[in-house]
Amino acid sequence: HSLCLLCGRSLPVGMSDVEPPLLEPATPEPLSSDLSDWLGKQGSKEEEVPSTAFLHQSDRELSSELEPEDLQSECGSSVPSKVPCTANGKVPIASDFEHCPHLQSFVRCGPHHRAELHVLGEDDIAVLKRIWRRYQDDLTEPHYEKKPEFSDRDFDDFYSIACKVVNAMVAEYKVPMILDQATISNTNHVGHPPHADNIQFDSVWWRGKKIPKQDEVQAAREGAYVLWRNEKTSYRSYSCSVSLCDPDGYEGGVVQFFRGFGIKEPIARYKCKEGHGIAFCGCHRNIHAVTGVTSGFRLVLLVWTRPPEVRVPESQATVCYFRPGTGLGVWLTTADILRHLSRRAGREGQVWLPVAEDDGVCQCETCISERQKTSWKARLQNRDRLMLHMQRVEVCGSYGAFAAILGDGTVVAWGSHAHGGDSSVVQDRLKSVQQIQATCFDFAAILGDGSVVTWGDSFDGGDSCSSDGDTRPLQGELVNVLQIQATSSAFAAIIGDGSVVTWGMPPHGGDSRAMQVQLNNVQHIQATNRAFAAVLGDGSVVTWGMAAFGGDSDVVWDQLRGVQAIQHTDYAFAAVRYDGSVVTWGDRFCGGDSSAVQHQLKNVQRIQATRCAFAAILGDGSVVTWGDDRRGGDSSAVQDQLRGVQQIQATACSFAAILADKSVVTWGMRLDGGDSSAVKDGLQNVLQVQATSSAFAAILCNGSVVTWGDISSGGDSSTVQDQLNNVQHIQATRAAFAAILGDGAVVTWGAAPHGGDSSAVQDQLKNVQCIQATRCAFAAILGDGSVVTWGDDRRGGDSSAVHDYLKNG
Ligand SMILES: O=C(O)CCC(=O)C(=O)O
Ligand SMILES: [Fe+2]
Repeated sequence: HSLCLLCGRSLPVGMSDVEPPLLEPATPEPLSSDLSDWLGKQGSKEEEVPSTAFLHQSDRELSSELEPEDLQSECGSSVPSKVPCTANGKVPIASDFEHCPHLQSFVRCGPHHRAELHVLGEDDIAVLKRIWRRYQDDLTEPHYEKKPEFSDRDFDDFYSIACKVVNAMVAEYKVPMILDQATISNTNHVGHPPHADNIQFDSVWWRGKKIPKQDEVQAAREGAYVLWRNEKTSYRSYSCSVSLCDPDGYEGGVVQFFRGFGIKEPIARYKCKEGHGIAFCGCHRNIHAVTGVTSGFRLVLLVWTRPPEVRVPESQATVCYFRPGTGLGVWLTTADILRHLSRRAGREGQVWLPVAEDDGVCQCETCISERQKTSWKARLQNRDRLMLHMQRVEVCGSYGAFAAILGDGTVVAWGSHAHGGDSSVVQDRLKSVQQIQATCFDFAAILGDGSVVTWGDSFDGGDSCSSDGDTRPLQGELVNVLQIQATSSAFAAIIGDGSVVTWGMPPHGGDSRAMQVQLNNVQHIQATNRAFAAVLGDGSVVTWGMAAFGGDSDVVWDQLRGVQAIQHTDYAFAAVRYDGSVVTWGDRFCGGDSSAVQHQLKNVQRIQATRCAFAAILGDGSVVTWGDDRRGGDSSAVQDQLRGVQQIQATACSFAAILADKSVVTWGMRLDGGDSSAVKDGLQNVLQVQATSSAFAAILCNGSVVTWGDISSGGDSSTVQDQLNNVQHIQATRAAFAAILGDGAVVTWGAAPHGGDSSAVQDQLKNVQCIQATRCAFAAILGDGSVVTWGDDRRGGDSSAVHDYLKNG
């Protein structure tokens, strides 16, 4: 007669005290050969589970059994009044430990086996890589807000390929499921520690006593009971990791599966061929890990499914999390899917929007931070409305002109003709435009068919070279273009086959002919003012353009291996490698020489830059800086305050770091924002920081704004301080700020010739959805799709010439 390992009570006769059959069906679930049959029966699925293994209990019964201390919610402080429901009124199915007061989690998977599926072909993989290159981001907070919006075509492509994987999973498991989320994700040197996808490890128990943390692993191995609890993603059912790369092209990156918690030796290892994936259920029967990638490049498509009728918790629908094991990624969130599908179905009005879930009283950390996010959720709703009203208006700015992609895919440009403000010569070719990129003087637009149209100072529409020696891409070279990057006066385009085409001022990056043989399998390109750096699929880097601006990387050639991301100042590059180290080159006084801090540059997570200095955030939340000492390269005065750094913003010559406690630490050129001592007391509860070239503006959690730095560049907002309430977003030109308030009005301050004075258009600035900026002018997009501009009239502030086009998106 034995005792329960969990609660210590006597067990009914016949119940084993070792290896409790947690959530294990006594007999395998029936598999129907006819899938449609199965799908039709999904409503009665629960009845098919043997009642000896699962105990159905009502909400009331279950909660009456639970003692308050056992019901520690995630908040830690509040006790939920009932067992949380994650699936349209379904309650968790308790395990057979009905005698036990501890809350058991439940799983919603059927068959638990792993299955290797051959799901994607070469074409699918090429499409996913294109999308990854186009939208990849580092998932810094706030994730969803910063996440780039998919074009309809890219959404369709991504969604249909993810659904292909789901279909293969349905065929394998014969369980109804739909796509919940997907991500195209790059794995870094850290990898993912052991975890399960829809359930979270809680604690280990032996005869009613919780095992201390340090003994958990040992105790679990010796048969103590492992308690799992609900994870935020508990509504999900199955996962699949599909390889998008040749497994011989990288070391590490092995998906391992373990028999149980704490067991070191995997029972299975997978390194799938390109297009093949490993599928598994999300419960504790599939504890898995991914080993770090030590060299080469690993890209996977991760797909998560949920049963069709499950309600997605609102807090999850926009989640696209940054995890230590992942590099750059692209997320297809539940919100993306719902939005695009309902738009397609012509149900714009019914588009799903996130709402605050908490009851407004809980004081736990999670709920408080959720409440602080409500302001960005409101912004999100605005953004959605914007999207729906006019599908899309994207504005891109050169030195002195704007170009806007309108909802119908055409483009209008305005501002200085010397900076691309007149697109009339190419107007009839500007259709189904996907992306615009600008140098100081010219624009280049990628069309839906992958071709490119350019206009501006250096392009008169003709095909010959202009007198100052510009190179033009040869007719026919610019096809299937994925992405364009620009220096101040040259463009570089990544072509679908992984090669690069450049044009513009030859010494500034416009001529890459010498590098052409090496420019294969290019993943992404970064630019300083006058040089380009391309990261290749094998993690190496190719550079061209002016040597003094980083165009020559020969001295670090042998170190440029395993590169996952590149950052730049105006004159130098810094490459972050998969092993967390950093390699720099370019102007040695502006960040190109990091030798003095090389030994500290370990486990680097992210890099931010002023025009002449770099700041790296390390894994432990500390910061290492180098480059021009007076312009941000020297942070020694504040080094001991730089702990728990979450984000860094930069003016031209100074940095501002937001810490975990939402305070701000600044350094660099004192008058340009490096000295925030005058506003120190007010700089608490900071949500976000924006910067002009020499001043900062911080939005606080309560919607007010604190500014510091050069007073002629926006550092002094005292004249408008009383209007700066409920601020949702701030945009900046070189020397002025514009804030959008919750009611859609706009408040501006800073240098008038740079947009600091909007009085001439103030009465039109109503229901503003977003604001874009060039160096000297702002463009506000209103809820009705019209655009209002102000600032330097010759450089984009005056849009009267194209007013008719801009009237309604
Ligand atoms: O990278 C992979 O293959 C799997 C990653 C993973 O387990 C996860 O994101 O949950
Ligand atoms: Fe996982």
